Amino acid sequence: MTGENEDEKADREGAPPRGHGAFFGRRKGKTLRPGHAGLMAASLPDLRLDLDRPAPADLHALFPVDIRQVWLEIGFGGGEHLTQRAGENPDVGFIGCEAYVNGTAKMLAQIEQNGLANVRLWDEDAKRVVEWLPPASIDRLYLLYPDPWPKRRHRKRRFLGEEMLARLARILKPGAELRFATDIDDYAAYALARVARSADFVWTAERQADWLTPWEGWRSTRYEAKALREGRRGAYFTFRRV
Ligand SMILES: C[S@@+](CC[C@H](N)C(=O)[O-])C[C@H]1O[C@@H](n2cnc3c(N)ncnc32)[C@H](O)[C@@H]1O
Repeated sequence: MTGENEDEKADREGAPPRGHGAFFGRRKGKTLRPGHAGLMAASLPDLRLDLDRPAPADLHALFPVDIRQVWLEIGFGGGEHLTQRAGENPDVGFIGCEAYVNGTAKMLAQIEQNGLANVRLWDEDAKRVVEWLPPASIDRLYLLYPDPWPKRRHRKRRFLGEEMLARLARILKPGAELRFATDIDDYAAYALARVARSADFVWTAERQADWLTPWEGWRSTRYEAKALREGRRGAYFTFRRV
């Protein structure tokens, strides 16, 4: 007997480390390799949003290239999806948020390797970016496999709760899509119940295939690949800002 309860065991075996309250700020994994540490020191300051200043009224000012839209990805993990989409859409400005230091370092390497000029990053809690962004400024939002927090008593730590939906509604343009993927049925049901109660979003699905089929051009993320290996499958929800 270790005295460890179910929740503690879940945390130890895979759920993210705890921090203060609903989110835990910056997180570190293994020591960064020298190339990545160098990028954190040299590139991140140029690419990082400056939340100490008010956001520009027109977000195009954040990017050194001409862009037609701004897309936001929250919790980009290793940055596979962000890199792919930013490469495919050089005329879209991307804001990527990831609090895990090793993920941000990987993303910096991919930005450099692919010569991406249309990406800006935030390496702490994404909630601060959501608060900072001007109203109706984002054309698309990706929330791909947010931390599942499967235990009932941890549900309030889930990113996509009632309050966050209202905050996201503020920053999304009318007609903008919130694209949410999860492999956890209970998180899907939790999010759908909240979207159904929200006057700001509609779920666009008409048939089962709509949420079982990934979005066009989809390539699996690192987390999704792990979920598939473990026998779970992803579901892909598109919520439209009304
Ligand atoms: C389960 S992982 C999925 C990563 C990636 N989207 C994928 O599919 O491979 C969730 C990620 O969201 C990040 N994250 C969770 N809450 C966050 C927050 N409030 N701000 C920034 N990043 C966050 C975590 O650090 C983690 O890398």
